[in-house]
Amino acid sequence: MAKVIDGKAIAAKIRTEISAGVQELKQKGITPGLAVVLVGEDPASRVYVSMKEKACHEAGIFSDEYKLSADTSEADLLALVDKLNNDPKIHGILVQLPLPPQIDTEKVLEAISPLKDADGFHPYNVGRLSVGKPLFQPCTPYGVMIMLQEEGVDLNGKEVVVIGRSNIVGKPVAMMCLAQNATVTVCHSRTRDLADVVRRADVVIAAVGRPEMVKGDWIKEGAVVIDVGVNRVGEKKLVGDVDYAAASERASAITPVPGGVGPMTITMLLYNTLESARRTA
Ligand SMILES: Nc1nc2c(c(=O)[nH]1)N[C@@H](CN(C=O)c1ccc(C(=O)N[C@@H](CCC(=O)O)C(=O)O)cc1)CN2
Repeated sequence: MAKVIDGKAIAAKIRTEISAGVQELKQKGITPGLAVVLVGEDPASRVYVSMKEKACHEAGIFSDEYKLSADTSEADLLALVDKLNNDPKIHGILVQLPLPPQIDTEKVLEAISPLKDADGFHPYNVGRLSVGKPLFQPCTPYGVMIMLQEEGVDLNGKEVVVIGRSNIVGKPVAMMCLAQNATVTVCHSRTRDLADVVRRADVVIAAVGRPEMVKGDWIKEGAVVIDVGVNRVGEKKLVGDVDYAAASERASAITPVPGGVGPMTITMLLYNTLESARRTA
């Protein structure tokens, strides 16, 4: 039976360290500040944004919240980003995704100053990550790497299979694993014999957004399974991208959903904001 990797516990430990770092910086007269921008009424996004605000509050980080209506124009959002880029109280800017269809997401992400890009989505920060000199690293993949580190998983020479090639998780986590000398395979909807590819993996990172798509018998005996999926099934139930019960029978360690990677995402956002404020000091 696999060990359960407790994301809540790892996140709590790191948040304690972040709070201490925030207090230290405050004594030097600098309060880390994060601007959180939400456009529209997407229920999941509203939940995530309030979780971010609460986490900032608990860590002692100043959070500046902007809740804009669903019909906000791209020009108005860009003007707000420009204002935040020039606000010295703000060290991190986050625009919650997804954005409504009238807004070009890439344009908005590129408008955020790369020096305040707490999400690490700006092409400058993507480029820094890909050349092995990261500045801001995207929060979910960064959280995955911290979890592996906390669990003592050494990626050197290991076979890592990433399922999903999104800009937010799949591609950056592949870069991060490569930087730790793993042999990385990135799979997607056109991958042939997906099950056989996954069976090779010492570490499986599932970030495909399809409920329980990864079956238990795809998992090599003793593999580590990181499930990034947060899929809502029915009214309330959350499940990951992996069939948790079946995969637990074969894996040596596995992240649950909820309570696995999810809590690390917001933790690394706080961390990125603190680091950005430290850089200004
Ligand atoms: N600008 C961004 N937008 C989005 C990001 C992001 O990193 N930056 N990621 C996701 C959503 N997300 C953060 O915004 C996020 C997802 C999940 C969790 C989380 O803690 N999940 C919990 C369950 C919470 C629940 O009950 O719904 C868990 O898995 O245990 C936090 C943040 C898309 N947009």
